[in-house]
This record gives sequence, structure tokens and C-alpha cells, in this order.
Amino acid sequence: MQIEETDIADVKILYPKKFGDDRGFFSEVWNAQTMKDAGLDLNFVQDNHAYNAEAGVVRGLHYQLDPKAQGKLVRVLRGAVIDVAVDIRVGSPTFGQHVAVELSADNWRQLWVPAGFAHGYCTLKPDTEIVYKVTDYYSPEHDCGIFWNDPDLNINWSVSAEKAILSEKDKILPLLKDQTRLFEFKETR
Ligand SMILES: Cc1cn([C@H]2C[C@H](O)[C@@H](COP(=O)(O)OP(=O)(O)O[C@H]3O[C@@H](C)C(=O)[C@@H](O)[C@H]3O)O2)c(=O)[nH]c1=O
Repeated sequence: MQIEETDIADVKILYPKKFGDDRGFFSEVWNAQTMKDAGLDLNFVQDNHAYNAEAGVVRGLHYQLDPKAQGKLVRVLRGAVIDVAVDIRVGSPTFGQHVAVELSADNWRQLWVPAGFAHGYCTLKPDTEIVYKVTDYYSPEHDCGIFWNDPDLNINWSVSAEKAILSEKDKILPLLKDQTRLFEFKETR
């Protein structure tokens, strides 16, 4: 498993090895020790799996507030997405900046989205399945979001505002500048 740094210090791209043979392939997609060696001692408590019928489905940008903040390790089983992590830690040198990475069944990458970040994705293909491990349980009371197409974020989602397919909840999320429920930046997060 190779682990690559991104432009935002705490967000990482993981490249699990894939061993192909006549039968198909084998891949270690999560290894606690490897991540610990890379400085991430993680305790996942829930695995999420979402199916998206169409290309252009946008989910996000979502996060849970402290004390239920979640780190997310994201990968794609079928199809492809642009996966996005936005730094929403007030006081962070990269506040409001984002990392956007294509994750697909073909490239087999994973994105580590730490607590303190809003997360979202846009499907690039129909029949896209995404799975992610999270470090805390779902808590609707702590669930928050930011509008996906906030002009201040300047995210290239690969879909137009007219064509994007969103949940009713996600259509009316606030802009980052209007969202008061954010995180505080801590060096050690
Ligand atoms: C996220 C979540 C949802 N649900 C339920 C609530 C609701 O009835 C239904 C669909 O929920 P949502 O519309 O919030 O699902 P979705 O829009 O896919 O939400 C997800 O988006 C991505 C981008 C994330 O990062 C996730 O953390 C999560 O927020 O599933 C759970 O039971 N457990 C969970 O962990």
C-alpha cells in the first residue's frame, strides 16, 4: 500500500496493491498497521455503501460535528467518482481549500478524508458503487453540510448545475460563508 500526500497536509491518497492472476485479483484494501506506520491510528466503527444509478449524482458536501466528527476512507467498487474533501477547520492555513481526486474501480485509489473536512462526490459513470469506512457512528443530530456548488469553493465537479442530481436536502445546504457550525483547527487533529 503506497500512501501519497496531497496539497492539504492531512488528506491522503492510498494506492492498495492489486495482485492479478487467471482467477481475477486479490487486494488488501485496509491494513491498520500500514496506516499506523503512516501516522494514522484509526478506529473504524461503520462501513457505508452507496449505489448511484446515474452519472452526475452529487452527494455532499457533508460532515458531522464534534463530538461525532468522522474520518472517512473512501473507495469505489464499480464505476467512478470525483471525490472531494474540503478543509472547514477555522484557523487552518488551508481553510476553504479542497482536494479532488478521481476514484474508480479501475484506478483502485482510496481517499482519506479526516475529521474537520466536508466530504462529497460526483459520479462520472452510471451504476457507481462507493464504500467508505468511518471513524464514528452516524448521528443525524450532528449532521451538517455545505452547498456543493458554493462559488467560493471553486470545485470542478465535472457536471453542470443543470444536470447535477441532488437530494432535496443537499439542494438547500448553506454556503460556507453562511455556515456557523464548523470545526476549530487543531494542529494534532
Ligand atoms: C449517512 C447515513 C445515512 N443514513 C440514512 C439516513 C437517510 O434516511 C438515508 C440517506 O442519507 P443521506 O441522504 O444523508 O445519504 P448521503 O447523501 O449518501 O450521505 C452521505 O454523503 C457522503 C458524501 C458522506 O460523506 C457521508 O458521510 C454521508 O453524509 O440513509 C444512515 O442510516 N446512516 C448513515 O450513516
